[in-house]
Amino acid sequence: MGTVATYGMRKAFGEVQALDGVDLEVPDGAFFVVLGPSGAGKTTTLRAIAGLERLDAGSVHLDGRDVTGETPGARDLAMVFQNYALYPRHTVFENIASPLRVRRDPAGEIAAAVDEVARLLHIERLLERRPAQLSGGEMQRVALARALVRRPHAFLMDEPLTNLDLKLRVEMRTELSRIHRRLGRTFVYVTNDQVEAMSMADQVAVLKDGKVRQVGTPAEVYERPVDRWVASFVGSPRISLLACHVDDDRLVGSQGWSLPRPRGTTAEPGRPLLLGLRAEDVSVERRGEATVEGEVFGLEPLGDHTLVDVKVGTETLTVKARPTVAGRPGERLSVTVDLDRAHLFDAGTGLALSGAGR
Ligand SMILES: Nc1ncnc2c1ncn2[C@@H]1O[C@H](COP(=O)(O)OP(=O)(O)OP(=O)(O)O)[C@@H](O)[C@H]1O
Repeated sequence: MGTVATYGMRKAFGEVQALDGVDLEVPDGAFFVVLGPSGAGKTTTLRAIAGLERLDAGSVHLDGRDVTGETPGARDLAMVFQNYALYPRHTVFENIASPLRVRRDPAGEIAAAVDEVARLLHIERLLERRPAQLSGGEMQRVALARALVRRPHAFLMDEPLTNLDLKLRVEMRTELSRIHRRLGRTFVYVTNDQVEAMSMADQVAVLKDGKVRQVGTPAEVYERPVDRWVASFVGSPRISLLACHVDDDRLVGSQGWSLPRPRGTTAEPGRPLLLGLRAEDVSVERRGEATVEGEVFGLEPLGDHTLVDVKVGTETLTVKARPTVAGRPGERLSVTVDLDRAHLFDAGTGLALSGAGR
């Protein structure tokens, strides 16, 4: 078993409330990603779970056991950091073996364990090298191998791929997912990269200002964000938000447009709202009764598709289009909106309106 749970974790550094009541329940064997912007409290959350940070309030539980008062050593968790923290004078073999040496495992068992984890990470041929003779990606693999070799209760990973170049990062994402499936162990993984979160996680907790805003599968967080902040933070390009209100059976934009009211919208007339539209849910090709007029002012060609920024009055609507139909700057376009996939938020509180759209 490898469940990890935190209840009401609070931690302040002077004036800064780094954790402001963090509740997380990580199921056994999950690839659980804590996603948030810089300063959200991600590292502090992980350090608190590991026992490296003393909490002002709240508790940490491993398999239901309250370990809040226990030392890091007693918690049996392995942590992987973004800086690899390898011993420079030791070989790769010795680096990987070090947690087992500390435990005084028999030499034969150590050699077998290092061998197995080296094969899992495809670094068998590096075992006699020293860290200075490794590339960044290889060092990261060695750091991972050292964490994996112990078979701990759970793995805590703090942005372990940040220092890798883009190609390696993409490769290591696939690799980590594979390793996770192979080991079947609990991973708690911290990142500010939403693509990383969406591609690897079974579950994502979105953290902001020391508070969990939403927990769900990547699809849930993307398709049913609880508020405008989560909607904007998750997804690339960023969701477009247009000011509007309900008037009878129409949704009327502050910039003069008018759309049929999305099914199930319960907002009272006149209440300030934001219509949230993802780039793939609007089109310059499809035709329908739900259209918004605007003028092309920016184009970002991305190979198989182009992102078109359309000015609607003073607001911007980003549309994902085929390169051949993307239009030219200055051209007027009619953008068709898929209202079944639209989001509505209260403009004041930022909270999603229940029942609207999907
Ligand atoms: N040891 C410390 N002393 C003072 N302030 C700290 C300390 N550690 C963290 N903080 C502050 O607490 C807040 C949360 O920090 P934390 O490192 O947990 O955020 P994060 O989400 O991991 O950010 P990043 O993605 O930049 O690493 C930040 O405002 C940070 O400056």
